[in-house]
Amino acid sequence: MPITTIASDPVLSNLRAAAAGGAPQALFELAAALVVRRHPEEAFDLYRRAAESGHSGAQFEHARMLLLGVGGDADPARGLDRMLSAERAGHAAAGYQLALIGLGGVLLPLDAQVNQRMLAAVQANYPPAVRAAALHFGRRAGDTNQTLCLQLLERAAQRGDVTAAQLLAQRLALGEGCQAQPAAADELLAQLDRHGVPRLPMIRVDRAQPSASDALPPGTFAFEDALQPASASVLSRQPRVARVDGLLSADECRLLVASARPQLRRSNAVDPESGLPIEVEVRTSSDASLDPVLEDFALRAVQLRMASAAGMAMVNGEHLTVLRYEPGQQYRPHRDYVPPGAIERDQPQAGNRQRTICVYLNDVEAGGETEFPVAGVRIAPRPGSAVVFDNLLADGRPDPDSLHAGLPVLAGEKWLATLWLRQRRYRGF
Ligand SMILES: O=C(O)CCC(=O)C(=O)O
Ligand SMILES: [Fe+2]
Repeated sequence: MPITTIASDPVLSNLRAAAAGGAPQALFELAAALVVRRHPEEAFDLYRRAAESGHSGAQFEHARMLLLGVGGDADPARGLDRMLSAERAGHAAAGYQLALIGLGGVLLPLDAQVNQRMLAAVQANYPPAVRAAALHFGRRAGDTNQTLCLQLLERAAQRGDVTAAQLLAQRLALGEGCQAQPAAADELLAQLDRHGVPRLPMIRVDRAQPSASDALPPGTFAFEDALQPASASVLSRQPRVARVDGLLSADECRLLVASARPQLRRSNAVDPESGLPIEVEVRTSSDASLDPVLEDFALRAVQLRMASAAGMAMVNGEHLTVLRYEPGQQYRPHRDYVPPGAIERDQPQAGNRQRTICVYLNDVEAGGETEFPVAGVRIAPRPGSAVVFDNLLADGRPDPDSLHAGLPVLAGEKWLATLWLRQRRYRGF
């Protein structure tokens, strides 16, 4: 078979010829073809040119590249301006992206516009917005909100959203927000099996904390409810360890497992000598760090809730990591603060890892507790519940007493989501 390179690719040659005249639509199509072929640097400039000629699709794509630093240097302020232009030009997904930016509260305030933009994106049937809305109503009390959740999951699933289909199947199987419908659940699971999507572990959360938005009329968006204070029990004052029960809903736990599973890798660390990844015995689990490029509104809303429960801003958070331990796997005693050299390499202005919040995502059959030997605290995993602890002393120095471990899982599997929160802002937005 002849080898097609970027130089000889006939589709690209035709698109290049068409774009030579500088027409915005032709520039846009060439850029899109280059992104698919993993040449974002060349695409970046083409999108920029088309965007400057008023092409809303190019404005949207160039804005995303500027926000995330793909194909060129990150420039969040310019990315925001460009996304606002795309929204004014009527691009369907721009409002959704602006709502997602608003959750960080840095480039845009977390205000009523977040909810207005999400409402518009749901009305336009944009699947990631529909899924986020389903999770939002699924947390809230009342039959109307619960029915809305199921309807929205179904709507997203019908539009090809595999994650929504996984969530819907488990709700139907367990009869959450509806009568149990085992036959419908099995049919959906069989369809997912045919597409190679594995089943989620069964996740039940008995008591999610009541939401400040429960009092609102059903179906009203109030994403800022993630900022409401979560009630916590302090387990140790020095080192500081607290437990937060019912932080995430069952849908939110399922979302994290479903989003992370395709990206799981054996947990690695970086060899300080060679800079290459090495397998380490300190952590024998598998993990997935959620790349901001793949992050969506629902995942950010969950992280907003986690950061807020830890008393910190979401933008201080590193990328959320989801861990899976199988029987025998563990995270040996360690501390989460990082040595000075590692801070230098990764956002030194953000400082060290001040605090950690871990949420347990499923029921572990046996084992898998989180242990703090100095504090004399041992926490059994319960889905939706979290442990929050400080890694630094009040003056910012590392606290060796923050030593902790994920004890070996004895039976079943353990899924956990960890957000390491730095002293200062880590993320651009
Ligand atoms: O698995 C656990 O219980 C602890 C996880 C942990 O220490 C971490 O993610 O930093
Ligand atoms: Fe840890």
